[in-house]
Amino acid sequence: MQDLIASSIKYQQNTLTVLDQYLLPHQQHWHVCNDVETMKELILTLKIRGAPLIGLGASVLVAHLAEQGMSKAELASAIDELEATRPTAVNLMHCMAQLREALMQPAYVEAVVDTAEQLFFEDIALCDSMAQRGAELVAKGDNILTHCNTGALATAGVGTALGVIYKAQQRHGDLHVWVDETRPLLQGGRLTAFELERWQIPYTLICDNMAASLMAAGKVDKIFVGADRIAANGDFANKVGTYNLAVLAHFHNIPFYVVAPLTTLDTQTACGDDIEIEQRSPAEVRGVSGSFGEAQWAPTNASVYNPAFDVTPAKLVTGWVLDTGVYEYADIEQGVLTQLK
Ligand SMILES: CSC[C@@H](O)[C@@H](O)C(=O)COP(=O)(O)O
Repeated sequence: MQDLIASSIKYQQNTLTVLDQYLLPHQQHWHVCNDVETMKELILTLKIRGAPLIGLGASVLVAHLAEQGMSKAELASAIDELEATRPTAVNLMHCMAQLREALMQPAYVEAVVDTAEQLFFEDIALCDSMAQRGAELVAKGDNILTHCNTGALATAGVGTALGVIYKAQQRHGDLHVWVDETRPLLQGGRLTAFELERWQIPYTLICDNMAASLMAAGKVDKIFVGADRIAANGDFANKVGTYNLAVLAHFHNIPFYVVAPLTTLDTQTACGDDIEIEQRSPAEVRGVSGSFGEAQWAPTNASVYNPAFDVTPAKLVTGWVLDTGVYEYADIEQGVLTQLK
């Protein structure tokens, strides 16, 4: 397999390494990942995360194992096991489905390697198209609010929603970003702040519960978020807290955009109610941990509700920024998403 280099995964000299996103920004630690168990652990603990990236990381590993001589049957079960790690982000299922098809080819090693490489390079191109299209929606001087982390760390390319912000800053400059810290795992506070700082884009970090008063004060012009799965009717799942923003944006009449590649579109799923939402460990809500240490403030047995994602209904979305174009609710009602896939 050829060398594949992204912000948070690298395949070089036959070795896959993954940047630990749980330890960022204070520690930059790369894990070597040569086997399925390691990749499963990296995905489950969100050391590798972001809908596009988990699919790509898992694909590159499967291609590496194919080249190392793993049997067809073992590769098939590796694909099944990796696919089962996180249930909400459909990009992982999309990638694993492509690898299963490749595995049916007579020259399956080459086919699996080609597929992983194609998925990787396709993601870079998809990010570029979304960023170009989304940047056209941004005006000079805009204050943009975003949630979770949707940047280069979460994809092979420049990112989805954060890619739009990056491209808009390159085009017009003069932007400011409100970054939701994104409890419980703090992808905004840890990762989006890190990426914006690296890109020298002015930002201000807020706790998630501060967004409403900012909107009421007229300090948010637009909202851009990513998606883990978009259903056929335009409802979409994204990091928990996204739905709150959509409701608030609707009330305050603020444009609310979702940015995602076609690989995040799941037209087999009719609507948001049918999207499986991953439930995670109570420990994530009882406290916090990372490179800074560990703290638990809630009682050890505190009862916890911890869905990793929530669903935003299509009617709250101003525009779907996909790599193929920007679509409005009227387009979605006419079934444009099902025609795209
Ligand atoms: C380009 S990333 C799009 C989504 O995957 C992102 O918004 C998100 O919700 C990530 O969740 P995570 O649990 O950190 O993997």
